[in-house]
Amino acid sequence: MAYKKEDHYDEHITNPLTTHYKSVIELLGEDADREGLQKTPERVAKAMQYLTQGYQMNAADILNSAKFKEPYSEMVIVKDIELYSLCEHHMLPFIGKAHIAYIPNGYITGLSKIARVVDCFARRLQVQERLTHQILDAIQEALAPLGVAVVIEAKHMCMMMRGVQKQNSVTTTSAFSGQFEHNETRSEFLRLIAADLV
Ligand SMILES: Nc1nc2c(ncn2[C@@H]2O[C@H](COP(=O)(O)OP(=O)(O)OP(=O)(O)O)[C@@H](O)[C@H]2O)c(=O)[nH]1
Ligand SMILES: [Zn+2]
Repeated sequence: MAYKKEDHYDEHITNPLTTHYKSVIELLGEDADREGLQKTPERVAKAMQYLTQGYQMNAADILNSAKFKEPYSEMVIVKDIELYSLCEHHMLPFIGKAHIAYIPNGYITGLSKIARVVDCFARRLQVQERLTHQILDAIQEALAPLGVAVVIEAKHMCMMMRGVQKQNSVTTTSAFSGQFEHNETRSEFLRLIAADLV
């Protein structure tokens, strides 16, 4: 994402966020003025804007920016797209992979645009279930394909670093539309994302 280079941070957001994070550091019992922490509030303010930059993105614009007329009508699968999101309950990361497929109906999109749509919705405060559906809906609406499939596997830091403290649980969510609602097509997709082809 080329977006949010240093000079793209909005000072109207960065400045008050910096003030708030200084208070957070102090409330946590630290000396916000000690050398190592002096620039931390501003760094965190920028990091949080980076991690939530999906709010400034539009999935339809992303997909339509490279939409091509093409008669290919088999499944297109982009798998193992890494994703970094923040759970909306604790604002802690959840990290994983998305596997996405669609069956074109006259139009294809640039492959990178599929990954960008993942970022568009992942870089927000999220729950994994909604993230899964938002990706599906965006592709369905922009390309009107014969079907879309989205599977996301993720590990939630709020279940690992705190709370229930389970280090190995992985959450899988899925959403299917159109032809992927039929068992045969869905099974082909699931088989192909499980396969080690490259
Ligand atoms: N369904 C869903 N739940 C999530 C997701 N991310 C975090 N959670 C859960 O959100 C729930 C919030 O539950 P609460 O009981 O309100 O919060 P809590 O007291 O911090 O809960 P614990 O994590 O169990 O300590 C927890 O069960 C989290 O595991 C997500 O993407 N989807
Ligand atoms: Zn959480």
